[in-house]
Amino acid sequence: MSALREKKAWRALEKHQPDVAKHHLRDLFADDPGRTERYKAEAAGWHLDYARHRITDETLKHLFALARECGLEARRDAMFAGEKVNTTEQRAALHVALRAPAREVIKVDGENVVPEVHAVLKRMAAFANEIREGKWLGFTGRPIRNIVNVGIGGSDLGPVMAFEALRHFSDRKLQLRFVSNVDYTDFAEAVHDFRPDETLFIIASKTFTTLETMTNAHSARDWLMAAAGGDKKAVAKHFVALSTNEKAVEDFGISTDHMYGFWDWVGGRYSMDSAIGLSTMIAIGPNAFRDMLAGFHAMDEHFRTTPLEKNLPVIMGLLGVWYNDFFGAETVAVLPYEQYLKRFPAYLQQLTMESNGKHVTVEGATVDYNTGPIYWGEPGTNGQHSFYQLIHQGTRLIPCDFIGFAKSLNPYGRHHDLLIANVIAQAEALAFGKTLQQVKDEGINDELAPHRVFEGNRPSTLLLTDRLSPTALGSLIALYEHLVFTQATIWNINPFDQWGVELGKQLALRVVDEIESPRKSLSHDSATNATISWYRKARSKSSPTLDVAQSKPPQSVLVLDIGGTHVKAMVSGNPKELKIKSSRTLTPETMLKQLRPLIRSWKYDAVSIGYPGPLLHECIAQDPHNLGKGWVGFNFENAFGRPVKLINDAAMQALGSYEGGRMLFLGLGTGLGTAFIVDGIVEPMELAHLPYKKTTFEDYVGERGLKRLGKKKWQAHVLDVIKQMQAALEPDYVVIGGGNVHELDTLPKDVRRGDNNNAFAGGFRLWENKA
Ligand SMILES: O=P(O)(O)OC[C@H]1O[C@](O)(CO)[C@@H](O)[C@@H]1O
Repeated sequence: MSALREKKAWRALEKHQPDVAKHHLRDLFADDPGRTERYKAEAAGWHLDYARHRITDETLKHLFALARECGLEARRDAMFAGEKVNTTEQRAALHVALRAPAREVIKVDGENVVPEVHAVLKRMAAFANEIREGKWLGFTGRPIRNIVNVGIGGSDLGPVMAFEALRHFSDRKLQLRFVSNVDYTDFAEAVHDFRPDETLFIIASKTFTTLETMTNAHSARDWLMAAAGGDKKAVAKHFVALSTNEKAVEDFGISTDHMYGFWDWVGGRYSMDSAIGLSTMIAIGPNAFRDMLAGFHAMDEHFRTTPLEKNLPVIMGLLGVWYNDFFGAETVAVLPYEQYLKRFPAYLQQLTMESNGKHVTVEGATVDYNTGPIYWGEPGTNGQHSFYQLIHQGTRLIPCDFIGFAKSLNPYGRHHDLLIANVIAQAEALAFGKTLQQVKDEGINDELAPHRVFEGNRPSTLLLTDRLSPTALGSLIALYEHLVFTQATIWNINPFDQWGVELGKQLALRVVDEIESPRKSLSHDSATNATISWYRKARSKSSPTLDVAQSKPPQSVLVLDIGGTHVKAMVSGNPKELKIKSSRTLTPETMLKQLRPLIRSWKYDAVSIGYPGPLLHECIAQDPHNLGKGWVGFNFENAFGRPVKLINDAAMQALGSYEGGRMLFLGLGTGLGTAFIVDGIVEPMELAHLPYKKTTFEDYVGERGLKRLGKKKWQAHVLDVIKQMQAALEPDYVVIGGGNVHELDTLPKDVRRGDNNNAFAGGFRLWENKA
């Protein structure tokens, strides 16, 4: 049995629990009306009402005893003193230093960190003011008006939550958006209506190595470079970094003049009041940011100095332990009755669950009790019309934290009274419910009555304050930070590491490598192998869903005709053809690298690609004979960010040349392309490598054959090949295309020359509804 379960107070709580569990909150209130007065506390302007909990004085006595037995006060003091309480990473956890007044001294490894904190805040304030005053200019000289914070986890959730929470105090001339997901959609939607020359990217990453953030940061830089004509100097005007990793920031191309640092003793989820809060400071201004820090500090001081019995984070933390470990409650619902706090539950999920989702003690022993519960929630009153039913009448015990404000930031009519009436009513209904007798007394018939019964006895906390302000937000966050710490101390776990997110990250890197190198053999379990195989295949196919969504043909199509000598490109509505050279080493990446700058100004919403090799189910089945490697499995849709149809190059030219009936198409180019169309159905064929004479058809009639045999003999072989194919396939007519069609002096009956531009016509046709 673990040391925790052996503790005197833990055992006393176990023994005491049935005595409490058998009582309904109705009885507890009836027997002890004075509990309302006793079960409340105040801190930093917040009023905590915890009377509606399934507790008695005795419960509280044991809970506070447990906190003392677990050494809460000593561990708290160790944290505030800068000791390395994050034992698995050998670091201090000193987020409290981020909001310490300048006069305070907090040492890490013997050095006072408070002056550094204030120096960074000062630099941040100067920068924030430049942006807010329109003095920070983009690469065309226009002022910055759009701010995009690129980060994830603690480098995103805190900033987003704070921006939403304090939007009322923000400068409305500025647009703030947040990009976190590695899904490119997040980035694309964030910037879709922004001018690059008015947009500042804040790359927020403690480590500056996080895959999602760095991928988004590179895409942001590409987006800017495309608009700035590749002028690298623009980066300095449009990128700043928030990080602890100077080298990685410089390697990315951001000078340390534009970097705002913090320290390894600030955990990601405890960092929103560090440099990571730069977006918040730009939005609300340095003064309001300082108010927020003051709010944090007020709660820190309360936690540090107030006796446990009156200490808000301690009381709330212990109540959480009570339900989690003695009532088997698995979740906590956080229900802010304030629209501006809509992202607060999401923020709290990382703070609580990344901190206390641990299965071993500080010493590494597996725990035999439950640790961190699941946090979730939505702003009221919206949640009332979705999941509250389960809280009221379901079979699970879900303690609720209600957060409310006496005043609205947008007062109008009865709105706010109605909002607050709902919080109060919910807490009442949860605690006291409605008995069968009460239901019947209301005249409800026996059949319906059980459905209308509310058991009640559901605990809830009310956290109330005057109004949502930067200060109130700061102290609310600090309250939950210290609640998490209190619980971690009871459970004897380390709330400051997050090894649990590592394995998935490592495996993802391995899987992405396997996805992008489709010839690599797979050595995972059979389920993982099967999913990777499915994705490898599916990713390079054009999407039927996209096609269906495009029930209207796209307005404009880019066609690429990839050949052994050239890659040609054309966009519909513009007869200009563009060419780049291809070679035996051309890969999709090198092709796109050359093409991108040339077609940057072209507008198109779909792409057709004529590919010089075999396809299977519209996927590239084999690398081309005459080009480089890496074509199989290459995701062209991702590369273009648009739907892509792949077709064999000969088939594409054939489609452009088709005039009905049975048509055989032969493309005489570097190789020999072949396709057959019957009644509009295109059947690409790989006849080129079938045996002919001493080698293959292609060896005689392709470019190599022309060079080796000379024009005369080559012509004779071409005519022979046409004859053989006519005999075998019985087409109504044959179209000869490809670059070398001009080397043919005469053509037999039912054979005509195709026009090379028909490749483009075929590519455009692919997107017509009937194609
Ligand atoms: O700020 P970084 O280093 O990019 O990390 C982002 C997030 O990733 C994690 O390390 C793991 O999810 C979080 O703790 C952190 O907030």
